[in-house]
Amino acid sequence: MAVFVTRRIPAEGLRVLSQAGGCLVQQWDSEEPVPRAELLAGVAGKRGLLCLLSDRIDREVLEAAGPGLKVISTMSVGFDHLSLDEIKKRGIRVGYTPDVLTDATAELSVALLLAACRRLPEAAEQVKNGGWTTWKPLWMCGYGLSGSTVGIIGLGRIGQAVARRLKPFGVKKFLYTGTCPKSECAAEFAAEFVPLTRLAEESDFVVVTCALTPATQGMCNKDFFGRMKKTSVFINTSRGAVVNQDDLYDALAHGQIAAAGLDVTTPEPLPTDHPLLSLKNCGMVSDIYCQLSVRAGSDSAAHRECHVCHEKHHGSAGSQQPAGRAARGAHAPRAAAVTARAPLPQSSRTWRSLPWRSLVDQSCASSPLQQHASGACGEGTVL
Ligand SMILES: O=C(O)[C@H](O)CO
Repeated sequence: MAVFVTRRIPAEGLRVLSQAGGCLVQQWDSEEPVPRAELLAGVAGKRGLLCLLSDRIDREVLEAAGPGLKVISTMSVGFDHLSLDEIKKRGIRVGYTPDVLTDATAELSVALLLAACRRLPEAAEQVKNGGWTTWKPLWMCGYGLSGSTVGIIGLGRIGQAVARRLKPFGVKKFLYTGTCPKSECAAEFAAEFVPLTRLAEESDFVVVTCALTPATQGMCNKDFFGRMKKTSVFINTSRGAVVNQDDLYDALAHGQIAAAGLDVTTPEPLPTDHPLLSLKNCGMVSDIYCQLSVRAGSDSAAHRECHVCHEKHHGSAGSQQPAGRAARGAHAPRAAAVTARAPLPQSSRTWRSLPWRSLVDQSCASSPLQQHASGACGEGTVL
């Protein structure tokens, strides 16, 4: 039984696959996304596909795979890159990895929000360029959370985790919007379900944590930003396509809103000369799979969470890592637990064949990746 893996995944993940029997795994063993032609060739005749959010799995891919494809497992929380209609039509089971990034995304959302409202990147720049000359009462004033109204677009797992973290800052009111009210979750924050327009008008902080769907695509547009207060801060950690970027640029450049913080854009990454990157009031960081939290010598949830990117954070014993990663030396105790393998140069792309038991079971009731990925996830999740 044959499986195609579309990217270099953590060594521990491959070990899970290799310890299982009965299947052959073919892998695009690179840090870079698999080129479309290689994806189409790689998936041909396969029973299973393990992909990432950068792989568009549409009719063309499914046709290239042929009728033998029975399961798709995506190592991602979002699944907007999967053409679910086409997949369902063919009776293919899908697994994904919800919850592995909930805490990390919530922390990053709060970090972006605080950085934007307290203008941290600008202030840091002023320290470096000599702009900070003396203490000035009206200089670098920001926008506080205390007594504020926070509007959350999409009060799902991540939206709730954001609200939970923001509440102790003295937020006065939470608003939320989405497909339907979620009274039970909302009760924890006394959050009020409101239409999008009201959320835009009344919120001092808007945090977008919804899924990308046809209904949410381009939802934060000229009309939306036009309704926001001039002192409001906009945070998006969901998907870039939820926002009309030209409209966001105009709103930021013309002072329609105060600031924005993003870890998602269209495309990702933005070209370095993109107008949004020229704005002082727009903070941007890279997307989050590379930013999972780790903690040395602990078996905490945060630690389990980083199993997804074990090799990245802990490093293979003896591997030559870039300084940035090596500098996270606090993870050394765990390094010994990771199977050493010769580091491959970035540019190296080789095919691997490994046995994989997990897909033998044709019911494929859970995603092998997900079972591996997070104890916190519990049961594999199948769409
Ligand atoms: O969908 C996901 O897994 C996340 O957006 C990755 O950052």
